[in-house]
Amino acid sequence: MEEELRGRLERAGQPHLLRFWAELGPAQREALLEPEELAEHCRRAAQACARHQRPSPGKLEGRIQPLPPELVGGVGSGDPAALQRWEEEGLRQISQGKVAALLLAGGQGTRLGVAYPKGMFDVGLPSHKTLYQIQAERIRRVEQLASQKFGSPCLVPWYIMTSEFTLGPTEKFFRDHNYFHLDKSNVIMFEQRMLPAVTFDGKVILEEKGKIAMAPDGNGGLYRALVDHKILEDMQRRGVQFVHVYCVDNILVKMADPVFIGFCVSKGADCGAKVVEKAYPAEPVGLVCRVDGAFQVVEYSEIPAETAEKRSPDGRLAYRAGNICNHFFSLDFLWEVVEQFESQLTPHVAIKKVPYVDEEGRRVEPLEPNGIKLEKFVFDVFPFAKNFVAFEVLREEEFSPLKNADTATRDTPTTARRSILSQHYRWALKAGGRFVTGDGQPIPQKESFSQDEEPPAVCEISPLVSYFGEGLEKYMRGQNLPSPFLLDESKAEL
Ligand SMILES: CC(=O)N[C@H]1[C@@H](OP(=O)(O)O)O[C@H](CO)[C@@H](O)[C@@H]1O
Repeated sequence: MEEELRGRLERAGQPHLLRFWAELGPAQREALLEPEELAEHCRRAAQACARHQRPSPGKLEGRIQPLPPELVGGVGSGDPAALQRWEEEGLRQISQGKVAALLLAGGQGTRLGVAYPKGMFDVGLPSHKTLYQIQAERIRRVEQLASQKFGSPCLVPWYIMTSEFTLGPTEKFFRDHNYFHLDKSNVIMFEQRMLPAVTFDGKVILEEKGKIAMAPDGNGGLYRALVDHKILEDMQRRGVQFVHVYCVDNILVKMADPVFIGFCVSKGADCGAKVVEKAYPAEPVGLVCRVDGAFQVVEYSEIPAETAEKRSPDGRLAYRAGNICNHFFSLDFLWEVVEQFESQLTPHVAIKKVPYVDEEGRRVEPLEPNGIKLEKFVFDVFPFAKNFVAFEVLREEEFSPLKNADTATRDTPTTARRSILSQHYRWALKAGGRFVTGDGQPIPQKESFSQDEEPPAVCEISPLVSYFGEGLEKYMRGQNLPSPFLLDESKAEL
């Protein structure tokens, strides 16, 4: 057995995997038993890495174009009637049970520096709600809005893609919180695959004596996971036709956003992306654009600096459609992707520091990158769409991602907390409320303030009370509100 395996591993260029064989238990041995598959993976990784490292100035030059402005719809269209129409259309689709939300939550939160899933993070709001809770409550509220408007009870199934790292803790967290009062049968968790990390010369990395270093296959691993777990069949059974796919870290995400859904459905789109105007050339957001005429996202790690810095005559960035990882897919398109296109997705290379065991079996934390991880990206299916649309939204209303720990200046717990509190402060003023100090003195109002500024008063509104600022007048108009002010469902007597 060992001899046969040794032969196969040698032919696959991976004999080092047997170095500690004598010390391994049966389960660990079992995990090393697919040499041919490993070899194929290593070959692809080394090839992808060579492509990645080949100096390629001009690889995109002459092929990349910004999105044509006439193809970008959005909240800034200056047409409130259109926004209302789209919202109504979206709510209609939701009320008929045709819309699902799908969360990409398999990431490890390395940059944030926590050992648990990002969705469990508490950014320090007065309520101490976590990202998962905020999202669950937005789903409940949007279901309520749709069913009130169209008089039919409805629900938005919530699919959550996790990974080996996040499935266990996410399941437990939801159980411990009673699924945030969602019906458990409508919260569907499934797991994406993992892939081995590989050295630059194409050898699988051993993280422990009997354990290969593995990493999730990127958020584009979604498409294989949909097949592995028969998720599209599940959607079909439930009558879902449209799916809002988003990533876990944006605290302002509008779950199953009726405006976006309505826009995409009205345009007959099979695939759509929400974008914000990029704030500065090197901002780490993907660029929604066209390459060789096809709609595509060029990820921030792959945008040449000269493209990112190009300006249009009006001084704005020429390439400014920033991807906020909020996508629309029709179910028909997802079927096409999994049946015809998934195998054509080219993996991207991430060069990482991967802990390993050295020849003596001692664990080493490398100081320099030593390994390749291959990832697929969720947006790499855009070029296959027949009718792609982009929808531009306002950053301060819809995009504030939690990527880094508070030692960074951007995209941190502090900036996430501040952006949601600023939004709720603006909603309160718009609904006619005013904030006062403990001794009743008015707190001077501010209509606009920069993203680095704390709002003049602390106001948090539960998503169960308001999804996007609606329906607040009855609690706020003409009211003196203390700071901090927390409007939750008990105060609102829902
Ligand atoms: C593969 C992928 O989806 N990358 C997305 C995603 O980046 P991450 O750094 O992987 O979180 O979210 C960004 C928005 O927060 C978006 O701009 C980018 O294109």
